[in-house]
Amino acid sequence: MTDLITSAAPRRSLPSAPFLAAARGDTPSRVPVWFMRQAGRSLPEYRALRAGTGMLAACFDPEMVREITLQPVRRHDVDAAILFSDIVVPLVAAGVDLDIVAGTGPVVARPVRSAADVAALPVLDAEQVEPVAEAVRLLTAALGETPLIGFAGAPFTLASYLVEGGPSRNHERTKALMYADPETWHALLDRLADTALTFLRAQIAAGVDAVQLFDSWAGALSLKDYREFVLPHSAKVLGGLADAGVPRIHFGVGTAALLGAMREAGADVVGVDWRTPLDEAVRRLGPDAVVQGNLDPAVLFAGDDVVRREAARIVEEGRGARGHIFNLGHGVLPDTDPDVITRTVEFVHGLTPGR
Ligand SMILES: Cc1c2[nH]c(c1CCC(=O)O)Cc1[nH]c(c(CCC(=O)O)c1C)Cc1[nH]c(c(CCC(=O)O)c1C)Cc1[nH]c(c(C)c1CCC(=O)O)C2
Repeated sequence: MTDLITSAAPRRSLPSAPFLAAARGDTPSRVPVWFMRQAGRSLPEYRALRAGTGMLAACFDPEMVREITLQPVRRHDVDAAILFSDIVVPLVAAGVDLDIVAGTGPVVARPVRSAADVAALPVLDAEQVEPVAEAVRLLTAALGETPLIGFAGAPFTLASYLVEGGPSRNHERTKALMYADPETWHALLDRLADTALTFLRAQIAAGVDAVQLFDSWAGALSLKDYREFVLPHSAKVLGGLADAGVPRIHFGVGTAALLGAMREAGADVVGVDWRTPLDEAVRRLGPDAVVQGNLDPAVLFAGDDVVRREAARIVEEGRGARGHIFNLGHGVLPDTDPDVITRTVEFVHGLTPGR
């Protein structure tokens, strides 16, 4: 592995960035707002730039990553950039045969289903994601005062793609492996935790200002199973970054029952989907929690009056938290009108931040 200490870029000091203030639990100068999947198909400039380039090829092209990451920042005045990449990028970099199929998502050539498959699964070396680190360095030089969020997929969500071989509604093969062969399961998640940790450490060494661990599909699990089969591995990732000096956000969909456990895994900020009102999330997490969310992405199709009413409600419901970062409850849907996103940012910025 390369020595990440010697290749580390100096971290930018962004004392007045509202996103970082809220993440720390300080009062921000305005309600910080960014959107999961803010870069991507909702933007015509993204579609134009990506024409003729595969999704994964784009993720390993530092100049393209830089440009796509900056597009929503220029257009919407959001309070953070999120690195343009994908949760499967570290798997591809490590040598897993996998593609991202437009309209479907990640598709794995040879699904991982046995102890031998797990033993053969490569673990990421930081040098293999050097193009991503280069993109981070280009971005921190270009972003001015806007923080850059790095990210990785959490072990469970990565395992679901690897075991199922692609996107899945019920995660039945994944759960079958988990229940029937816990030893192989834990070996798989341990490897994926190492890969996620190496990927995030490489991004942090290159200069990202915060990280988000996406456990998008963890909501498919009961609290008991989450604690037994998933939490220790996500805790290895988040706990491994405890001294990194950047806020750690932990997000999943349908996680009402898991919010406390996801925080326990080592999150400074807990991402909440639209099904759980933020005041209810704070009751579950405690008043010292910092929360992120949670406008239903479909509300952006309902007209400005509805968007404003819902956004104002969410900011009110977030006031009981130690900090609140405004976001959607999941990613921007591809058919979203980008002008609605821009107007939503402006509206949220006009509201009064909480404590
Ligand atoms: C589960 C997951 C994936 N990827 C990701 C997750 C976790 C977040 C979540 O829950 O949504 C993470 C991700 N993927 C992408 C980002 C970009 C950064 C951002 O703006 O948020 C992030 C944070 C780009 C992308 N990742 C992908 C696209 C679309 C591909 C394209 O533009 O051609 C983008 C912009 C592909 C992808 N990759 C994945 C899916 C489900 C898809 C969509 C498939 C499709 O509908 O075509 C796996």
